Amino acid sequence: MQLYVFFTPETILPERAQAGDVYIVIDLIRATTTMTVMLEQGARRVLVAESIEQARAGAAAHPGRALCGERNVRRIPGFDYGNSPREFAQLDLQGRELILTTTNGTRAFHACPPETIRLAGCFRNAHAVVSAALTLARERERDIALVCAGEFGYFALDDAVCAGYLAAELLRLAGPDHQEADPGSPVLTPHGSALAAIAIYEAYKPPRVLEYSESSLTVLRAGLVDDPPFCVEIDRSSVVPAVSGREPETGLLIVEPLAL
Ligand SMILES: O=C(O)[C@H](CS(=O)(=O)O)OP(=O)(O)O
Repeated sequence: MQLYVFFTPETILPERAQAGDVYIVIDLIRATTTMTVMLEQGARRVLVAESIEQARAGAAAHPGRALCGERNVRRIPGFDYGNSPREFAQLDLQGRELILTTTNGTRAFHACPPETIRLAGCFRNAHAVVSAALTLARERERDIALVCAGEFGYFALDDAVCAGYLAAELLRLAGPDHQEADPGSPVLTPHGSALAAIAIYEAYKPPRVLEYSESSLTVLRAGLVDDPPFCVEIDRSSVVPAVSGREPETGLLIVEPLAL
């Protein structure tokens, strides 16, 4: 079992993916933090749209769904909500269906090979997502990949820092100190990309990342000053958003809480 990091969705190697590999998508500021909070607040499912048009078509086909998302941090005109995890944390979303489209994060989900298990990771669900990923990968003897959403195709420091933390946690949980819980389980070997992410985490671990990450600075400049600090709080949620399928008529990816 190998542990990889893809620092942008463009670097994913679909031809190397095997059915059952576990891909954790990370858009720390803010899409995967937002999705975790939406499900934490009771949403039945989040429908992940690649484009504004696809989001609008998904809402038109199923009245009652809330349209959520942003472009360049701002709520999209005509949408019910933006992409602020702090805002969603204050809402009762019990039973709601939410359509989400964001500048980078939601496109990263669509870039992952469809035969893989796709989870959403962030600091808020760090422990929950790494333990789920390890269980799923061990059951299938498959690899784990951390997919950073990046920003407009560029490397994004916030996603890489979170990937480094999740990589270190995965290796700790899979390491000898935890082997007695699961004796004989396959070893998880870090690829160089995972070691690089861990080094980036060590150099820019929170709160430092908030001063240097473009995504953090962009959100702060837009006046959403509570969002970046909220996104670096660790282990506040046990929810693991997971892709459970694709809606045939709209192409939206269906994301629901993982039940192991
Ligand atoms: O809304 C966000 O936080 C960002 C905006 S941008 O990447 O800084 O333009 O979008 P996301 O897709 O969540 O990274």
